[in-house]
Amino acid sequence: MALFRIARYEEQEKSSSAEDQAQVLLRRLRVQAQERQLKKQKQQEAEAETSSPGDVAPGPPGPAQTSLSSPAPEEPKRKAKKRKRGDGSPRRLEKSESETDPMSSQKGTSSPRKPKRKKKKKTGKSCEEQGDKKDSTRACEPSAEASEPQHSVLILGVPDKKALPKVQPFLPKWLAEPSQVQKSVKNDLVPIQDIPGIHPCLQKKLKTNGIMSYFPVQAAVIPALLESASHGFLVGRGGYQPSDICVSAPTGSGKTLSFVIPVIQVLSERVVCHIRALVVLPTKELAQQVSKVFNIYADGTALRIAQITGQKSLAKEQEILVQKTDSGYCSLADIVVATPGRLVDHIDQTPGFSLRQLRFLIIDEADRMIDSMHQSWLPRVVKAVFQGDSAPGSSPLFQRVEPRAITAASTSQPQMPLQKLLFSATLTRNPEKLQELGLYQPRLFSTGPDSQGSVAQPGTEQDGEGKYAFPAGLSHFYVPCTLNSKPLAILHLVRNMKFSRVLCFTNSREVSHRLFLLVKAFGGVPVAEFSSRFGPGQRKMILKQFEQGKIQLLISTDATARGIDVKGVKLVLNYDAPQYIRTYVHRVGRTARAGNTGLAFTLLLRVQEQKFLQMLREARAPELGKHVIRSEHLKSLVPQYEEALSELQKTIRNEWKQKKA
Ligand SMILES: Nc1ncnc2c1ncn2[C@@H]1O[C@H](COP(=O)(O)OP(=O)(O)OP(=O)(O)O)[C@@H](O)[C@H]1O
Repeated sequence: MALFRIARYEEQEKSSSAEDQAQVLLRRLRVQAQERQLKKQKQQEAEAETSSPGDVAPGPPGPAQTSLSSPAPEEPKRKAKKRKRGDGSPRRLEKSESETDPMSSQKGTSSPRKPKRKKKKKTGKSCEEQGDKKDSTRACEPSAEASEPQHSVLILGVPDKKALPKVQPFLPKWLAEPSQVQKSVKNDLVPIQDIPGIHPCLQKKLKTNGIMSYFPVQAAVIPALLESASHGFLVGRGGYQPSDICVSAPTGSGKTLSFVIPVIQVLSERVVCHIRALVVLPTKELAQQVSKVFNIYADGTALRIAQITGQKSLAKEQEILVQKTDSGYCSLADIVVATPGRLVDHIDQTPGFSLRQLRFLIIDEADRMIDSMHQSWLPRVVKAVFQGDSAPGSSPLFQRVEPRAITAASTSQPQMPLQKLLFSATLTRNPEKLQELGLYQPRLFSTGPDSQGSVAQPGTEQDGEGKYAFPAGLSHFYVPCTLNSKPLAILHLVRNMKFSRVLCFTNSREVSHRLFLLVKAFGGVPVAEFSSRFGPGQRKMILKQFEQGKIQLLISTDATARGIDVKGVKLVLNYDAPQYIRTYVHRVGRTARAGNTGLAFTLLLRVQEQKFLQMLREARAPELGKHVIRSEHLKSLVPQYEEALSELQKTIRNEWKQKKA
């Protein structure tokens, strides 16, 4: 057995990767203890030497002494060892080793009187033969260390393979401790008359539209908004400025009415028409839907609603926004519902379009709108709101300054606050992203499954925040499929379940188009497609027909995944699995709305299964069932399907020719 081992770099690398962390730690401790013992021993030796110069030098250092980090003391030690071996009396070291070994037991300790070589041999044998663990730990230790001395060696640059603990970003209090909103839109209803401050006419209108009681999110948000506007359009006493409000509640939980009702209530007291509420949404269809709701509840008041989405020409939209009079421009709209691009067009190009009296800025589908911040529509809006007094349309009565520290001077003049209201079923909890909105002392209302701690990992799509609440009435399943059987599975589900309105999502407009052509060629199912292939007018018509039940199966891209509220959609099919949890939440959220039940099926290829199921587990989605379609159920469809396939080929060829021509 070699007493001196040279730790080779490769050996160290191998062993360190194979060794358990605990063992490495243990060895380090042992080495430290040995070093301490050795020091002590040296001292004793020195003392002994001074008393009797003919005595032996201390024995060789333990294997740990071959450390790369402490090469200097190596040489004198070696000399000492040589001397010791020469006279064959390393007893003192033997003893010290057994004493310093933290794993050693008193049982079976070799007699210090026996010569070292003999004793080592003996102990080695006995541990092999007897297999006694305790003894072998102690007695075999030196040889084990001699063969593996590397663990005391510090290798620089070797990557640590330990999985790093997940860093949990620190959340601001308003995000970590939101105002909890009840979840059940069936059980946690609040009678309309129980929320004060809503005009009787508005209450009556709610009832005529089938709203007999408020959903939980409405019961929480409406009073908060009314309270924040209790000083009318101005800031409160002492410069009190209302908090911005963020709402995170499941799809179909009634978020739209939770801002429509208080905004109409507050604005109905206005005297002069100015743009006082601006709703920004990501798509034209959503803007249409929301302005329809505003129109319903503003009916009978003096309030006027304008929609600016690019559906009409800029000039036509300008006509409904501003009017030129002898004394200058005056606004024709109190509430503007807009898409971001068109809004910026009007800020830039419409004379007299003023946001200087804007009181509410409502950002619906807020997480999606944050994604579109690169269009920098928000800074443009804020700039338009807080323009200097010299700007046209400015009123000497009010001073508009961005929120800042309150001073006696700042409160001396009446001010109008701008309150931002954010709504989404998948509101981000990523403080970095939310920061882009410049919120003022925000307050969060949330129904999230675990509002605490579902925190964003910046830079990831799921943001780690991806724990969203799903509608209670939703049952969702995945369907294992092969690539070839996917269209057949869709046909089987649609025909079998016989629902009058089915929404089917794909990941691209090309796939939507082909699937549409295939189902159409197959026959028997009234089908349409919805994507950016069509203009806004056509899309509006398709949605209307779907609402009316004239279309049974609407094959769509994610253009209809968010916010679209079509009553009676009982089934959602994901022909293509969505890539992100947010997309999944919104897609399946087209069903099971307003406390109703709904079904969702996602077709998954075998290669997609694991990742998709993992994504849902991480989102803490309700349990996803497995729905297997047996091949005999599809067999009967095959002959007709093959005919449809050849028809599809012809159609696509013709389309190509037409395109080329
Ligand atoms: N209090 C209520 N009682 C009955 N039905 C309601 C009530 N509030 C809203 N609804 C209905 O619930 C449906 C969903 O409402 P809404 O579109 O506002 O949901 P949402 O939370 O905005 O959903 P999404 O996140 O998908 O946009 C609508 O058809 C609406 O008319």
